[in-house]
Amino acid sequence: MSNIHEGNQLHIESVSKRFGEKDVLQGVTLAIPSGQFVAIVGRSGCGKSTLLRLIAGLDEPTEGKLSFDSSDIKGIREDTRMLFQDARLLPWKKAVDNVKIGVKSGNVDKALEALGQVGLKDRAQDWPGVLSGGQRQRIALARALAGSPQLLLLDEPLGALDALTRIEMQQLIENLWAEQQFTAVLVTHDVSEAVALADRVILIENGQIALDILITLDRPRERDSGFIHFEKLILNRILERTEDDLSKFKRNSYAI
Ligand SMILES: Nc1ncnc2c1ncn2[C@@H]1O[C@H](COP(=O)(O)OP(=O)(O)OP(=O)(O)O)[C@@H](O)[C@H]1O
Repeated sequence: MSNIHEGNQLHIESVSKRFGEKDVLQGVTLAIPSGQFVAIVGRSGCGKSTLLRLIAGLDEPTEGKLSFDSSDIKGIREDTRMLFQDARLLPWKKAVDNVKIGVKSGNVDKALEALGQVGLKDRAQDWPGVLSGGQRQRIALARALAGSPQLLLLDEPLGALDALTRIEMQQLIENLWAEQQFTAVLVTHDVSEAVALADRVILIENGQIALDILITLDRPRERDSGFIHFEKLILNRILERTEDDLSKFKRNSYAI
């Protein structure tokens, strides 16, 4: 099963981002077809969130350009929604009213429909404060999807959830992506999560794309030998560098 179809492509062309003296991204070029589910992985601080913020239009590249659906990304777009690690619900608004924020027309039925899609229609009148972390994150997902986005950006949205809730959320996100056919870009530390969800995994290292692989596994994905093959492939690529660094560190220690 794949959502990939002709249409709104996300283009990232020779994008660099510098903060002061620090080159965080260096000449990143990437074309993401409409409907593809892409996961971005890499060590802490490698620039994953920076890239996602550029795609979201929350920041501008130092060099290069980004476009979606043939128009340049300059600022926040109506067709793009983002989920963060924390749900960012307004505590003074009930669940349904938080979701309504995401509905262009402000239509309450559309908000209730989105709540139904995440299995929380019966909690519509609850305040965020009485919901669990997983439920709050589902409300945030409903708010994002209530706007029928073409592009959904996910910045480690499941990072704070317990293991079981995390797996349930992964399945929910995968099902909604399959139904609604938006393009998804997920930043995650969890290689297993990347292999479970993505059509394609991008590894960022030293501000550049170090690996770009298609996960050619059927969906829904079982944690079988094929799954482990991809998981190992990506992890080994990340760990090679750790071993390199370690041997350099040892050599330096001897020199001292
Ligand atoms: N607004 C900013 N000003 C200065 N430096 C920044 C800014 N945003 C990010 N950085 C720096 O850019 C680098 C990459 O940050 P980024 O958050 O993109 O990494 P990341 O791969 O998402 O990390 P993590 O996995 O830990 O969330 C870091 O060194 C960070 O300190």
